[in-house]
Amino acid sequence: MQVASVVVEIPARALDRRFDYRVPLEWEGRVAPGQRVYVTLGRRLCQAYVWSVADVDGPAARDLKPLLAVVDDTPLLTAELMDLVAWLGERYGASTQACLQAVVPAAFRLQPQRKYRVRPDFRGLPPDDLQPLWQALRREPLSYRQVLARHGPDAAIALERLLALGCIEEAAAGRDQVGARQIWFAVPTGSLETMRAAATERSRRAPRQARILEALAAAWAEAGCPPGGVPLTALSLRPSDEPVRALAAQGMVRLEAREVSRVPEAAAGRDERPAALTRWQAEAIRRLSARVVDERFSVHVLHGVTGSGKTEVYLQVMEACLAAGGGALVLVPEIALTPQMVQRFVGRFGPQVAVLHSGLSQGEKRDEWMRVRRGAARIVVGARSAVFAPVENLRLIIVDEEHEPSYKQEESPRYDAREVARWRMERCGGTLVLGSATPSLQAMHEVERGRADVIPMPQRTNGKPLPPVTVVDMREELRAGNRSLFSRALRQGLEEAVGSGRQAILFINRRGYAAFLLCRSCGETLDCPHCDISMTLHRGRDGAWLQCHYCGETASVPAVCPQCGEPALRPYGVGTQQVEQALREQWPTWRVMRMDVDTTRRKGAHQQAISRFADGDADVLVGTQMIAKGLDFPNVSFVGVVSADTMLAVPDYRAAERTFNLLTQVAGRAGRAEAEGKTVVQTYRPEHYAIQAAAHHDYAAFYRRERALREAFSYPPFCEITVFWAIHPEERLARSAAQRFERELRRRLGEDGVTVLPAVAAGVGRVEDKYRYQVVVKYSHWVHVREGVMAAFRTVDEKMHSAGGTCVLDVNAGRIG
Ligand SMILES: Nc1ncnc2c1ncn2[C@@H]1O[C@H](COP(=O)(O)OP(=O)(O)OP(=O)(O)O)[C@@H](O)[C@H]1O
Ligand SMILES: [Zn+2]
Repeated sequence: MQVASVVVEIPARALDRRFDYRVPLEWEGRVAPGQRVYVTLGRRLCQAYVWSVADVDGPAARDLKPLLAVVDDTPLLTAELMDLVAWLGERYGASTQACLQAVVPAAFRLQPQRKYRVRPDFRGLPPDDLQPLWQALRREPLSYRQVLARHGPDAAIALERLLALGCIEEAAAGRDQVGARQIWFAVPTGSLETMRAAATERSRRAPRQARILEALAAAWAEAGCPPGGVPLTALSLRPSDEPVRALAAQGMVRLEAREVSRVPEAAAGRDERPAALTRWQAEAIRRLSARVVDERFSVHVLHGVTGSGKTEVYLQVMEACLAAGGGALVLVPEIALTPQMVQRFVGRFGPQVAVLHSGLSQGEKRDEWMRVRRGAARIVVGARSAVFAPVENLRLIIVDEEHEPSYKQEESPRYDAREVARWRMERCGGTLVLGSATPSLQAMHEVERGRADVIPMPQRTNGKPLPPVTVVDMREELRAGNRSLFSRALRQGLEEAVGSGRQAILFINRRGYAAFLLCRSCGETLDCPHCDISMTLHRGRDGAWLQCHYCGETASVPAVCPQCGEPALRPYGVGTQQVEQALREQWPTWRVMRMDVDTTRRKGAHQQAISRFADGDADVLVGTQMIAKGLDFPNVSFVGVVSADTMLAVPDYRAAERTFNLLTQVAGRAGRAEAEGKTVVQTYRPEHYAIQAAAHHDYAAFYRRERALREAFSYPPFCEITVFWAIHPEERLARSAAQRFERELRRRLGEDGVTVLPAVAAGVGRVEDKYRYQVVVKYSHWVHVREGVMAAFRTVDEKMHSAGGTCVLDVNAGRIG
């Protein structure tokens, strides 16, 4: 008799273990690790993952409850991903369920209440064995629970298959689309060849279908075979047209309605191969391609200055990887911010690329994931969570802009995608490429320790030098009587650029109008009533308001100081809105565009803004770090940093590194094509080494200086830091939990190589009316302290939990405070 040991999907501490179920006789041999199954736990129906299957005899096995249904034909999780789940749990101190939720998209989770209905646009019939369930769903939408109860355990598989065939959909799916402008897409289910063969085969029997298939194939090929298919309107077709319906029913194409703004980048894939590589590119490609082929684990830091053509290196190494039969994964900090890059990947590799991004609907996510799992897509491009994609025969992972903090997940499991990538490559015998113009201290330290090598690309593809950077001391400007936001040098730079028909970028790392309001009479700042932080001033068409950037609370702007009653409240700390306003006032004829979280909330807004600016729709682009990353605007000749000091002021040991990275990135947006570039950085701390090093494009100088400081004060990469937070509405409870954790930790961990800092209030001590206390632990290797830390955590966590609070453990923390 077979027994399956499973992990249930429900995220509860008490359920973080294996449960055994009997495999019904008729399913023996069909149940395998990695498959999803349904079981009852107590009286609750839940989805679970088979972790192992064993032959067991005797009464014990017979008394077990049986599996109710097997959901997947092929296991959803590969053996590699199952090991990864286990490793994630150990590395980040998270439950198996939390790790599973990180690895598998939410679209695959069982929501027993969710109802399914027949897709209104689906005509024709599903395969015979699925028809009973299909007919039932035509009568009324049913939930998983109802389907299982009425149609028996095998119906779960039938439901999955109907979903995969596009015959049914979530009943709620259509509701939020009402009123949205939709475009119908035909998504081919096979290759170009199969479509053409099918067209030939139909030319007698069904000539109209044949013609439409041919036209679809031609349009699809012309667009570079994007995985998103082609819009029907482009062929003057409607989803209700008889031949179109027939083709969908036969499974040749899938019909999908998408909101206009959601047309994936894929639909617009564009790619140009450069006429000749630079010698640095050629060398990088040669070295990396050789490693991809040899199937041994290796790590490489691709240190290429801004505009050195790293993307082309990625593309050609990926080609080598595909040619050797491998699959590849490319991580970018944020898909929405890198549309140009994504377009090039899709343009070059067509439907072999799956783009995983947050703009996909649940159904689309599921489809893309399955395309990867089945091996139909061998390349995956995505942000942080794409690092878990089930790429077949994974041989290459590229992490672009490796220094970006967004690779660290800030909720459980608090994984670092760079570490996960490393684990996967080590496990698969693959090549890890960390690309950056400003490699992180961590990455360079690995090089120093002989665990990675550096591949340099010190020159731009256009053969021009990096743009000269002028550092302006704003104290001098004040002394010279210039009280405006713009120094004379910055003003001149802007006027030269726009005057000669070029474009300019102004960078300011703060959204809103001003950082805070300060009373010039009594020194009071206006703080959020729920958080220990001042509220940001925003200005819009309907006037001004205050907003908390931690909890979102808004308030109106008082006319007088609530503390002293004087009308002396003044805005301090420049934000993007203020810069935009100043530009419009001083140069009324210029076309100014602003890009920050506030202007790009709508889906697709990022991409639209980027392409509008690229098309020359604006003279000046004002923005936050959102505009700093990897964008390639050939006509930009001037970049101004309105204030470099906001980034330096952040109370974090990486503030200097962040500043250096951002300044280098922003300066790197200028002069990328024919135009000469120029950059002006405004600051009150012109002598700071991060600013000086960025101004001289001197990575080595920055690294030497920063490395020495980190070593002297014992910060990463010279140790690892883990942070514990106790969070509770009552300050006393938060504080005592943190103190208890500190004590437990000291008791369990020796003095050797471990430093436990005293429990203190976090940097922002109260957020959303909850107090936060923290304990910082420094050590050299997590494996040495893990048991002690986890044991200490469990003792406080349970108590805190029952007292209505939360404890958080951030292993290898991305931030302190
Ligand atoms: N060999 C080449 N010859 C000419 N142009 C090239 C070559 N390789 C790449 N380019 C072009 O150079 C520009 C910069 O390349 P890319 O965007 O890859 O730079 P990057 O190294 O990623 O820079 P950043 O770090 O600033 O994002 C692009 O417009 C690209 O098309
Ligand atoms: Zn708040």
